[in-house]
Amino acid sequence: MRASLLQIAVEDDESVKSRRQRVSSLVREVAEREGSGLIVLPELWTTGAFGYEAFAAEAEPLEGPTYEAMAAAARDAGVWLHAGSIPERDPDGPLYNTSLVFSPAGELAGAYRKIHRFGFDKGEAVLMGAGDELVTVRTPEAVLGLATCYDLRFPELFRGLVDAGAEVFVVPAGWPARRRAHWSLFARARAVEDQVFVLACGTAGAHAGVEQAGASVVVDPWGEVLAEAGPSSAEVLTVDLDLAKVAETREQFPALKDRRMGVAAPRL
Ligand SMILES: O=C(O)CCC(=O)C(=O)O
Repeated sequence: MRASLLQIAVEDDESVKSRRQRVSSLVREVAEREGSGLIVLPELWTTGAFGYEAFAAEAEPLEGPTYEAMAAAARDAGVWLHAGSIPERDPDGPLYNTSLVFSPAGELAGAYRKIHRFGFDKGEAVLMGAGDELVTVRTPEAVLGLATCYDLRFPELFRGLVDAGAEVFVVPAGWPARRRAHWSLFARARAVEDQVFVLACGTAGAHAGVEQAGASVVVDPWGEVLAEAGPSSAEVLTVDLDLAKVAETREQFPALKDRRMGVAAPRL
């Protein structure tokens, strides 16, 4: 499977509408130029992950303008498209940070509402609701496990995805530059401990006063970094994933089989 990660620059001086058009064209261009089978976009690239003030104004119903634009781009390009996430307005509830995955026919193959909201007592943590369902997407080549940005800090979520059959974790993000070292470490750690490919796609540039980490990365099930983007500019990373490596790694080093579930807690 050939995967392309689009590390999009998100800056305050570009409107959501124009970024949506730009990214839609880029998906088509990259698919044609690179021959990608899967394209991945970052978290909340319409508003920026820290564009808190824009969340409510730019929130969309699930099948809103970004959904329409991305479904058309996936169909025109004939690719699996993980379209990053949007601020979703649930007609009966709060906003959610929702990732969308489209098939090459332009049909919705999965929608994942971010489970761990970032910001402690502000930002996303108070402006958005929390998802409560793990989501996997079965493509003809691999089972994708979906997670978003801050979720990377919660390994139990990824174990749940492995138990659900995931072979490739796809993690869109808007990770800040200040904690770039954590981002790179978590991407490798999740790949090694769960023996999967990790496709972690962040944003570049700066928005709402927060410089972004960039450093999108593709890691294999042995923890080898197959490709890594630079820290500051827009970039496209294209990598051929040898998906047989998941089963091979799990067979050669079967640590997942040594899990001990239900070990008793210490007596206090
Ligand atoms: O965990 C972090 O350091 C960053 C998380 C984040 O920026 C997010 O989830 O939007």
